[in-house]
Amino acid sequence: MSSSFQRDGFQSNTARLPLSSRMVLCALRPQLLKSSRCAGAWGRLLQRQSSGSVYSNIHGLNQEEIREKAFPGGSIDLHKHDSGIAVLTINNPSRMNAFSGSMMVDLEEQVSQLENWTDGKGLIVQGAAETFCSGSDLNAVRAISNPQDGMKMCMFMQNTLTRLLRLPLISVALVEGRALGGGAELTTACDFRLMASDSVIQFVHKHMGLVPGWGGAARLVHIVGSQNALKLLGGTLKVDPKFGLQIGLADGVLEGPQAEEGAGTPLQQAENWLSRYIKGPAPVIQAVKKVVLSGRELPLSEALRTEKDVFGTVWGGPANLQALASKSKHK
Ligand SMILES: CCC(=O)SCCNC(=O)CCNC(=O)[C@H](O)C(C)(C)COP(=O)(O)OP(=O)(O)OC[C@H]1O[C@@H](n2cnc3c(N)ncnc32)[C@H](O)[C@@H]1OP(=O)(O)O
Repeated sequence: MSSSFQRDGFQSNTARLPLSSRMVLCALRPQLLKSSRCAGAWGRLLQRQSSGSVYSNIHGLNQEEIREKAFPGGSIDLHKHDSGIAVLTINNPSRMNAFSGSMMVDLEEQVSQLENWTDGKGLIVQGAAETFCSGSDLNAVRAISNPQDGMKMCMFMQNTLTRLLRLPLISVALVEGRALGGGAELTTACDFRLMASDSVIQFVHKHMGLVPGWGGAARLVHIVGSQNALKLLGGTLKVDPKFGLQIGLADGVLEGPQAEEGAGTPLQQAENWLSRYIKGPAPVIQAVKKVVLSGRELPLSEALRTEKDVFGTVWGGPANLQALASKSKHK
Protein backbone atom coordinates (compact mmCIF):
# COMPACT_ATOMS: atom_id res chain seq x y z
CA MET A 1 0.00 0.00 0.00
CA SER A 2 1.73 3.21 -1.12
CA SER A 3 1.61 6.28 1.05
CA SER A 4 0.02 8.35 -1.72
CA PHE A 5 -2.74 5.75 -2.02
CA GLN A 6 -3.31 6.01 1.74
CA ARG A 7 -3.36 9.77 1.60
CA ASP A 8 -5.76 9.96 -1.33
CA GLY A 9 -8.01 7.27 0.12
CA PHE A 10 -8.08 9.05 3.43
CA GLN A 11 -8.96 12.39 1.87
CA SER A 12 -11.76 11.12 -0.30
CA ASN A 13 -13.21 9.11 2.60
CA THR A 14 -12.85 12.11 4.87
CA ALA A 15 -14.90 14.38 2.63
CA ARG A 16 -17.95 12.15 3.15
CA LEU A 17 -17.73 12.22 6.95
CA PRO A 18 -19.80 14.45 9.26
CA LEU A 19 -18.02 17.58 10.50
CA SER A 20 -17.39 16.22 14.02
CA SER A 21 -15.66 13.14 12.63
CA ARG A 22 -13.56 15.24 10.26
CA MET A 23 -12.35 17.27 13.25
CA VAL A 24 -11.23 14.16 15.12
CA LEU A 25 -9.51 12.95 11.97
CA CYS A 26 -7.79 16.32 11.61
CA ALA A 27 -6.40 15.89 15.12
CA LEU A 28 -5.20 12.45 14.13
CA ARG A 29 -3.70 13.52 10.80
CA PRO A 30 -2.30 17.07 11.14
CA GLN A 31 -0.71 16.84 7.69
CA LEU A 32 -4.18 16.94 6.17
CA LEU A 33 -5.01 20.24 7.79
CA LYS A 34 -3.82 22.52 5.04
CA SER A 35 -6.08 20.98 2.45
CA SER A 36 -9.05 20.12 4.65
CA ARG A 37 -12.03 22.20 5.60
CA CYS A 38 -10.77 22.20 9.20
CA ALA A 39 -8.45 25.07 8.27
CA GLY A 40 -10.38 28.29 8.69
CA ALA A 41 -9.68 31.91 7.83
CA TRP A 42 -9.70 33.21 11.37
CA GLY A 43 -6.08 34.23 11.64
CA ARG A 44 -3.13 32.47 13.19
CA LEU A 45 -4.73 31.63 16.52
CA LEU A 46 -7.91 30.13 15.19
CA GLN A 47 -6.10 28.38 12.38
CA ARG A 48 -3.96 26.71 15.01
CA GLN A 49 -7.00 26.14 17.19
CA SER A 50 -8.83 24.44 14.34
CA SER A 51 -6.49 21.44 14.51
CA GLY A 52 -8.69 18.98 16.39
CA SER A 53 -10.89 21.80 17.69
CA VAL A 54 -14.64 21.89 18.13
CA TYR A 55 -15.28 25.44 16.90
CA SER A 56 -13.56 27.09 13.96
CA ASN A 57 -15.70 30.22 13.88
CA ILE A 58 -15.30 32.07 17.15
CA HIS A 59 -16.04 35.52 15.75
CA GLY A 60 -13.90 38.32 17.11
CA LEU A 61 -11.82 36.18 19.44
CA ASN A 62 -8.18 36.99 19.84
CA GLN A 63 -5.44 36.21 22.32
CA GLU A 64 -4.83 39.80 23.42
CA GLU A 65 -8.52 40.30 24.20
CA ILE A 66 -8.52 37.24 26.44
CA ARG A 67 -5.25 38.21 28.11
CA GLU A 68 -6.36 41.78 28.78
CA LYS A 69 -10.04 41.33 29.56
CA ALA A 70 -9.72 38.25 31.69
CA PHE A 71 -6.81 39.35 33.86
CA PRO A 72 -3.09 38.71 33.77
CA GLY A 73 -1.21 36.62 36.32
CA GLY A 74 0.00 33.07 36.61
CA SER A 75 1.48 30.91 33.88
CA ILE A 76 1.28 27.46 32.34
CA ASP A 77 4.75 25.94 32.31
CA LEU A 78 5.87 23.13 30.03
CA HIS A 79 8.93 20.95 30.44
CA LYS A 80 9.66 18.23 27.90
CA HIS A 81 11.97 15.47 29.09
CA ASP A 82 14.23 13.11 27.11
CA SER A 83 12.18 10.22 28.53
CA GLY A 84 9.34 11.33 26.21
CA ILE A 85 7.26 12.57 29.16
CA ALA A 86 6.32 16.25 29.35
CA VAL A 87 5.12 17.97 32.51
CA LEU A 88 2.58 20.78 32.22
CA THR A 89 2.22 22.84 35.40
CA ILE A 90 -0.74 25.10 36.25
CA ASN A 91 1.12 27.83 38.05
CA ASN A 92 -0.76 30.50 40.01
CA PRO A 93 -0.24 29.38 43.62
CA SER A 94 -1.36 32.60 45.33
CA ARG A 95 -4.85 31.89 43.90
CA MET A 96 -4.78 28.12 44.36
CA ASN A 97 -3.79 27.85 40.64
CA ALA A 98 -7.00 29.52 39.45
CA PHE A 99 -7.04 30.18 35.68
CA SER A 100 -6.52 33.79 34.61
CA GLY A 101 -7.20 34.80 30.98
CA SER A 102 -3.48 34.97 30.40
CA MET A 103 -3.14 31.36 31.57
CA MET A 104 -5.90 30.28 29.17
CA VAL A 105 -3.86 31.71 26.29
CA ASP A 106 -0.66 30.14 27.68
CA LEU A 107 -2.38 26.76 27.84
CA GLU A 108 -3.42 27.02 24.19
CA GLU A 109 0.18 27.84 23.24
CA GLN A 110 1.58 24.92 25.22
CA VAL A 111 -0.92 22.52 23.66
CA SER A 112 0.29 23.73 20.24
CA GLN A 113 3.86 22.95 21.32
CA LEU A 114 2.83 19.45 22.35
CA GLU A 115 0.96 18.84 19.08
CA ASN A 116 4.28 19.32 17.30
CA TRP A 117 6.41 17.19 19.67
CA THR A 118 7.38 14.28 17.47
CA ASP A 119 9.43 12.54 20.21
CA GLY A 120 6.68 12.78 22.82
CA LYS A 121 4.92 9.79 24.38
CA GLY A 122 3.37 10.91 27.67
CA LEU A 123 2.10 13.98 29.47
CA ILE A 124 1.57 14.75 33.17
CA VAL A 125 -0.66 17.73 34.03
CA GLN A 126 -0.14 19.01 37.58
CA GLY A 127 -0.72 22.10 39.72
CA ALA A 128 2.05 24.08 41.41
CA ALA A 129 2.53 24.02 45.18
CA GLU A 130 0.74 20.75 45.89
CA THR A 131 -2.72 21.72 44.74
CA PHE A 132 -4.25 21.13 41.31
CA CYS A 133 -6.47 24.06 40.28
CA SER A 134 -9.37 26.02 41.79
CA GLY A 135 -11.09 26.65 38.43
CA SER A 136 -11.42 29.97 36.70
CA ASP A 137 -10.08 33.04 38.47
CA LEU A 138 -13.16 34.55 40.08
CA ASN A 139 -11.81 38.07 39.52
CA ALA A 140 -11.59 37.31 35.80
CA VAL A 141 -15.06 35.73 35.82
CA ARG A 142 -16.47 38.91 37.35
CA ALA A 143 -14.81 41.02 34.62
CA ILE A 144 -16.29 38.97 31.78
CA SER A 145 -19.64 38.10 33.33
CA ASN A 146 -21.59 39.25 30.24
CA PRO A 147 -22.96 36.50 27.94
CA GLN A 148 -20.85 37.40 24.87
CA ASP A 149 -17.50 37.23 26.67
CA GLY A 150 -18.62 34.13 28.57
CA MET A 151 -19.38 32.34 25.30
CA LYS A 152 -16.01 33.26 23.80
CA MET A 153 -14.17 32.05 26.90
CA CYS A 154 -16.21 28.83 26.95
CA MET A 155 -15.55 28.06 23.25
CA PHE A 156 -11.87 28.94 23.56
CA MET A 157 -11.42 26.60 26.54
CA GLN A 158 -13.47 23.83 24.90
CA ASN A 159 -11.19 24.02 21.86
CA THR A 160 -8.02 23.98 23.92
CA LEU A 161 -9.09 21.15 26.24
CA THR A 162 -10.40 19.08 23.32
CA ARG A 163 -7.02 19.47 21.63
CA LEU A 164 -5.33 18.53 24.92
CA LEU A 165 -7.33 15.30 25.13
CA ARG A 166 -6.67 14.57 21.43
CA LEU A 167 -2.88 14.93 21.71
CA PRO A 168 -1.10 11.82 20.47
CA LEU A 169 0.35 11.42 23.97
CA ILE A 170 -0.91 9.30 26.87
CA SER A 171 -1.88 11.90 29.46
CA VAL A 172 -2.36 11.82 33.23
CA ALA A 173 -3.75 14.46 35.58
CA LEU A 174 -1.77 14.36 38.81
CA VAL A 175 -4.31 15.62 41.37
CA GLU A 176 -2.95 16.94 44.65
CA GLY A 177 -4.99 19.14 46.97
CA ARG A 178 -8.10 20.41 45.22
CA ALA A 179 -9.37 20.24 41.65
CA LEU A 180 -12.45 22.49 41.70
CA GLY A 181 -14.80 23.76 38.98
CA GLY A 182 -12.77 24.30 35.82
CA GLY A 183 -9.91 22.47 37.59
CA ALA A 184 -12.12 19.36 37.85
CA GLU A 185 -12.99 19.83 34.16
CA LEU A 186 -9.29 19.98 33.30
CA THR A 187 -8.69 16.58 34.92
CA THR A 188 -11.23 15.08 32.49
CA ALA A 189 -9.22 16.37 29.51
CA CYS A 190 -6.52 13.81 30.38
CA ASP A 191 -6.65 10.10 29.60
CA PHE A 192 -6.10 9.15 33.27
CA ARG A 193 -6.37 10.70 36.75
CA LEU A 194 -4.06 9.85 39.65
CA MET A 195 -5.12 11.20 43.03
CA ALA A 196 -2.95 11.97 46.06
CA SER A 197 -4.34 10.38 49.21
CA ASP A 198 -5.79 13.65 50.59
CA SER A 199 -6.94 15.15 47.28
CA VAL A 200 -10.45 16.07 46.17
CA ILE A 201 -12.07 16.54 42.77
CA GLN A 202 -15.28 18.55 42.96
CA PHE A 203 -17.49 20.01 40.24
CA VAL A 204 -18.54 23.05 42.29
CA HIS A 205 -20.17 24.85 39.35
CA LYS A 206 -23.68 24.66 40.81
CA HIS A 207 -22.51 26.67 43.83
CA MET A 208 -21.61 29.43 41.36
CA GLY A 209 -24.97 29.16 39.55
CA LEU A 210 -23.18 27.51 36.62
CA VAL A 211 -22.70 24.23 34.84
CA PRO A 212 -19.40 23.07 33.32
CA GLY A 213 -18.61 24.92 30.09
CA TRP A 214 -15.09 23.76 29.27
CA GLY A 215 -16.37 20.41 27.96
CA GLY A 216 -16.14 18.84 31.42
CA ALA A 217 -19.72 17.55 31.58
CA ALA A 218 -19.53 15.77 28.22
CA ARG A 219 -16.21 14.17 29.10
CA LEU A 220 -17.38 13.26 32.62
CA VAL A 221 -20.33 11.31 31.20
CA HIS A 222 -17.88 9.30 29.05
CA ILE A 223 -15.68 8.58 32.06
CA VAL A 224 -18.17 7.77 34.85
CA GLY A 225 -21.50 7.32 33.01
CA SER A 226 -24.51 9.62 33.06
CA GLN A 227 -25.89 8.46 36.44
CA ASN A 228 -22.68 9.22 38.29
CA ALA A 229 -22.15 12.45 36.31
CA LEU A 230 -25.61 13.63 37.32
CA LYS A 231 -24.85 12.90 40.97
CA LEU A 232 -21.46 14.66 40.86
CA LEU A 233 -22.81 17.80 39.15
CA GLY A 234 -26.25 17.92 40.80
CA GLY A 235 -24.94 17.16 44.28
CA THR A 236 -21.56 18.95 43.89
CA LEU A 237 -20.17 15.80 45.53
CA LYS A 238 -16.60 15.76 46.82
CA VAL A 239 -14.72 12.94 45.11
CA ASP A 240 -11.93 11.62 47.32
CA PRO A 241 -9.58 8.86 46.06
CA LYS A 242 -11.74 5.99 47.40
CA PHE A 243 -14.92 7.33 45.78
CA GLY A 244 -12.92 8.24 42.66
CA LEU A 245 -11.71 4.64 42.24
CA GLN A 246 -15.21 3.31 42.90
CA ILE A 247 -16.84 5.33 40.10
CA GLY A 248 -13.86 5.17 37.71
CA LEU A 249 -12.92 8.85 37.88
CA ALA A 250 -9.58 7.96 39.50
CA ASP A 251 -7.24 5.43 37.91
CA GLY A 252 -4.82 5.22 40.80
CA VAL A 253 -4.00 6.61 44.25
CA LEU A 254 -0.56 7.88 45.19
CA GLU A 255 1.31 6.78 48.28
CA GLY A 256 1.00 9.41 51.04
CA PRO A 257 3.98 11.04 52.75
CA GLN A 258 3.70 8.51 55.59
CA ALA A 259 4.29 5.64 53.14
CA GLU A 260 7.48 3.64 53.32
CA GLU A 261 10.53 5.37 51.90
CA GLY A 262 11.08 4.81 48.21
CA ALA A 263 7.65 5.74 46.91
CA GLY A 264 9.08 9.06 45.68
CA THR A 265 7.48 12.46 45.23
CA PRO A 266 3.99 12.61 43.74
CA LEU A 267 5.51 13.62 40.39
CA GLN A 268 7.98 10.70 40.49
CA GLN A 269 5.11 8.35 41.37
CA ALA A 270 3.09 9.68 38.43
CA GLU A 271 6.09 9.24 36.10
CA ASN A 272 6.54 5.64 37.31
CA TRP A 273 2.83 4.92 36.87
CA LEU A 274 2.85 6.36 33.34
CA SER A 275 6.15 4.76 32.29
CA ARG A 276 4.62 1.26 32.07
CA TYR A 277 2.23 2.48 29.37
CA ILE A 278 4.76 4.40 27.26
CA LYS A 279 7.58 1.86 26.93
CA GLY A 280 8.64 1.70 23.28
CA PRO A 281 9.29 4.04 20.38
CA ALA A 282 7.32 7.32 20.13
CA PRO A 283 5.64 6.52 16.77
CA VAL A 284 4.20 3.29 18.22
CA ILE A 285 2.98 4.90 21.46
CA GLN A 286 1.45 7.78 19.47
CA ALA A 287 -0.24 5.23 17.21
CA VAL A 288 -1.67 3.47 20.30
CA LYS A 289 -3.20 6.75 21.48
CA LYS A 290 -4.57 7.53 18.00
CA VAL A 291 -6.41 4.21 17.58
CA VAL A 292 -7.91 4.47 21.07
CA LEU A 293 -8.91 8.09 20.45
CA SER A 294 -10.63 7.23 17.17
CA GLY A 295 -12.41 4.30 18.87
CA ARG A 296 -13.52 6.61 21.66
CA GLU A 297 -14.76 9.45 19.49
CA LEU A 298 -15.76 8.15 16.05
CA PRO A 299 -18.63 5.98 14.86
CA LEU A 300 -17.43 2.40 14.30
CA SER A 301 -17.04 2.47 10.51
CA GLU A 302 -14.98 5.67 10.65
CA ALA A 303 -12.95 4.40 13.62
CA LEU A 304 -12.12 1.25 11.63
CA ARG A 305 -10.98 3.29 8.64
CA THR A 306 -8.81 5.46 10.90
CA GLU A 307 -7.39 2.36 12.61
CA LYS A 308 -6.41 1.05 9.17
CA ASP A 309 -4.67 4.33 8.34
CA VAL A 310 -2.80 4.42 11.66
CA PHE A 311 -1.88 0.73 11.26
CA GLY A 312 -0.39 1.70 7.90
CA THR A 313 1.96 4.13 9.61
CA VAL A 314 3.56 1.45 11.83
CA TRP A 315 3.34 -1.69 9.62
CA GLY A 316 6.81 -2.28 8.15
CA GLY A 317 8.15 0.64 10.18
CA PRO A 318 11.48 0.54 12.06
CA ALA A 319 9.99 -0.80 15.32
CA ASN A 320 8.01 -3.48 13.49
CA LEU A 321 11.05 -4.61 11.41
CA GLN A 322 13.29 -4.64 14.48
CA ALA A 323 10.78 -6.74 16.41
CA LEU A 324 10.51 -9.19 13.49
CA ALA A 325 14.31 -9.46 13.23
CA SER A 326 14.61 -10.28 16.94
CA LYS A 327 12.25 -13.27 16.64
CA SER A 328 15.02 -15.57 15.37
CA LYS A 329 13.01 -18.79 16.02
CA HIS A 330 10.47 -17.80 13.36
CA LYS A 331 12.90 -16.82 10.58
C1 LIG B 1 -15.20 27.19 34.93
C2 LIG B 1 -16.06 27.66 36.02
C3 LIG B 1 -15.42 27.52 37.39
O1 LIG B 1 -14.28 27.20 37.51
S1 LIG B 1 -16.44 27.77 38.68
C4 LIG B 1 -15.48 27.45 40.06
C5 LIG B 1 -14.63 28.61 40.50
N1 LIG B 1 -13.87 28.26 41.69
C6 LIG B 1 -14.37 28.33 42.93
O2 LIG B 1 -15.53 28.61 43.17
C7 LIG B 1 -13.40 28.09 44.04
C8 LIG B 1 -13.23 29.35 44.86
N2 LIG B 1 -12.27 29.17 45.93
C9 LIG B 1 -12.56 28.56 47.09
O3 LIG B 1 -13.65 28.06 47.29
C10 LIG B 1 -11.50 28.52 48.12
O4 LIG B 1 -10.59 29.59 47.89
C11 LIG B 1 -10.71 27.20 48.14
C12 LIG B 1 -10.13 26.86 46.77
C13 LIG B 1 -11.65 26.09 48.60
C14 LIG B 1 -9.51 27.30 49.09
O5 LIG B 1 -9.97 27.69 50.38
P1 LIG B 1 -8.94 28.05 51.53
O6 LIG B 1 -7.99 26.90 51.70
O7 LIG B 1 -9.71 28.51 52.69
O8 LIG B 1 -8.04 29.21 50.92
P2 LIG B 1 -8.52 30.69 50.52
O9 LIG B 1 -9.96 30.73 50.19
O10 LIG B 1 -8.00 31.63 51.52
O11 LIG B 1 -7.70 30.83 49.12
C15 LIG B 1 -6.34 31.19 49.08
C16 LIG B 1 -6.22 32.36 48.14
O12 LIG B 1 -6.56 31.87 46.83
C17 LIG B 1 -7.58 32.71 46.27
N3 LIG B 1 -8.43 31.88 45.39
C18 LIG B 1 -8.79 30.59 45.56
N4 LIG B 1 -9.55 30.20 44.57
C19 LIG B 1 -9.67 31.23 43.70
C20 LIG B 1 -10.33 31.45 42.46
N5 LIG B 1 -11.00 30.45 41.86
N6 LIG B 1 -10.22 32.64 41.88
C21 LIG B 1 -9.52 33.63 42.46
N7 LIG B 1 -8.85 33.50 43.62
C22 LIG B 1 -8.94 32.32 44.24
C23 LIG B 1 -8.35 33.21 47.47
O13 LIG B 1 -9.08 34.35 47.15
C24 LIG B 1 -7.23 33.47 48.44
O14 LIG B 1 -6.60 34.67 48.06
P3 LIG B 1 -6.16 35.76 49.16
O15 LIG B 1 -5.09 35.06 49.97
O16 LIG B 1 -7.36 36.07 49.98
O17 LIG B 1 -5.65 36.91 48.37
